[in-house]
Amino acid sequence: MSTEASIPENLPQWVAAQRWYADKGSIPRFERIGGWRIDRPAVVITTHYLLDHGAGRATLYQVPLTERAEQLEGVLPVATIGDAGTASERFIYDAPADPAYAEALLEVMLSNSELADSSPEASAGTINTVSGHRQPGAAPVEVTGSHVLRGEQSNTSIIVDVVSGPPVIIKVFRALHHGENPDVTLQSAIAAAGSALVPRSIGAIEGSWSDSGRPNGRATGHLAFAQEFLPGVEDAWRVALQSAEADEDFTAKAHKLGVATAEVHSVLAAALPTRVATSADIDATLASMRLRHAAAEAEVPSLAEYHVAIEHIYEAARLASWPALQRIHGDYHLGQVLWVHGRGWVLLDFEGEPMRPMAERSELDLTLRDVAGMLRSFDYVAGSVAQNALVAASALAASAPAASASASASASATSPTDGPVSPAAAASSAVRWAEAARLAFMDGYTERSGFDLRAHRLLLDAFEIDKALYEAVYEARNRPAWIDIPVSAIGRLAAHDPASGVHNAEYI
Ligand SMILES: Nc1ncnc2c1ncn2[C@@H]1O[C@H](COP(=O)(O)OP(=O)(O)O)[C@@H](O)[C@H]1O
Ligand SMILES: O=P(O)(O)O[C@H]1O[C@H](CO)[C@@H](O[C@H]2O[C@H](CO)[C@@H](O)[C@H](O)[C@H]2O)[C@H](O)[C@H]1O
Repeated sequence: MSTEASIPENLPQWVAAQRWYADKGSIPRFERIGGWRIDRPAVVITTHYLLDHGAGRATLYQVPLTERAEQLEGVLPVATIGDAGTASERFIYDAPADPAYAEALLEVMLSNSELADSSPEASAGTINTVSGHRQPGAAPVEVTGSHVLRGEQSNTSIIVDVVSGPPVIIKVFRALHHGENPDVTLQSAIAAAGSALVPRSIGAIEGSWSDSGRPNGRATGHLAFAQEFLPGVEDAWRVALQSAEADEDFTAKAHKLGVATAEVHSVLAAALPTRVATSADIDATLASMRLRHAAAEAEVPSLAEYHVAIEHIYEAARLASWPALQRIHGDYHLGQVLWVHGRGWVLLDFEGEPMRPMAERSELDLTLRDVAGMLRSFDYVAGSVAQNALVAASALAASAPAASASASASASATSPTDGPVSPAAAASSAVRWAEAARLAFMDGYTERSGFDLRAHRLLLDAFEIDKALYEAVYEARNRPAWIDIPVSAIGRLAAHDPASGVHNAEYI
């Protein structure tokens, strides 16, 4: 990396091994289309915009690196350049692992700075501008250290410790897109409305780069977003899973989650555009559901069994009464919500479904999509508890083969409180747990929004099916062992076929 434009030779291999690299199994073929640079006394921070031509469709990645003459303690370099042991030797790091990067990003945001690219692409006429945006009311911070958040993330988050006040989390978006990133705009709008239902926003950075596919040849999009980090809290998926496994009552929390969800929808409707759903909107929504249905059937052939029932439900949805369209979360599930003691539920990650094109994720939509997402998530808890019980029972049977003959029918898992529980018993208690949680969530939502979910059950069914079809594809691609969870749900939902008359019955 002797000039700003060059990248370390082994960078494609390094990127291929990162969790955020979308085309698993392939090595990227990068074209550097620009970037920007910040110089600090002991470190040079260079952000590269790298277009990957290695996979089917070109994807633009943001790859920030730091270059140092001295090694960073406890951090493995991505590469070393120059002659080892001489004055020319330099260590190249993944910038999020280098505290100098986090500090520089916060400086750019909090001072509303404007930077310009000084790399060779810029002299060829492409000026990549970078601009920081401070959230009104955000105070200056003094950084004391930082580390990368570990976990299965599609972006890279850095936790930054500061001298006073709560830590900060900076999310560095890896795949870049033209246009607003809803994660930034929606959370900033909710925080600006004074709501504590999302973490306090601190600021964001936007960048521009060349894009021959756009009318003016330029694209502009979000590069990073900073907000208050809530330390020591668990996401709702873990809280709910523990509660279901212990067969504890979750209805009060689920009810509060319904209220919080309706509250966030109401803040979004007040702060951002809404519109009455026209017949063109309804047709477009159903057309996109049908496309998703066809794509899911192509990837998961066993879904064909439910084809006709799903079509009937979509047709009934078309004739139903539709509420107004507005901005929504878009990929709402228990993993996107934190339980914070003394504060209650806090919602995160408004970036929308990762498998949906970014431009679509900013379109106005039905709040029922989020409601359906969370209802599906309670069902996932039940499915996951049932699977865990089966796994535990087979492990037990494998470790005690002599007992296995009598144990297999009621193959036992061990309950933390009451001793052995059969997988069938664990599964049915988890189903009851999920049903109660779903009802409580719906009640909380209905009470706060005034929108009676049970009266719109048919429309909600269409959105639940749509989400479950998305999940079937997601699981087929990422976690085949989980695929039965959405597929069984599709079977149950398909049984609500209006042609079967079941809709007269009360169901959840
Ligand atoms: N402000 C925050 N406070 C505490 N934890 C957070 C915060 N933001 C994110 N997290 C944690 O990081 C995880 C991933 O964040 P998320 O926004 O979902 O990133 P991604 O889009 O990369 O999946 C969350 O599930 C949560 O556990
Ligand atoms: O969190 P992401 O934005 O990356 O969302 C994707 O991954 C989720 C899994 O982590 C996936 O969610 C599905 O599994 C969850 C349990 O792990 C469950 O709670 C959700 O209801 C279910 O949809 C999500 O669909 C996908 O977009």
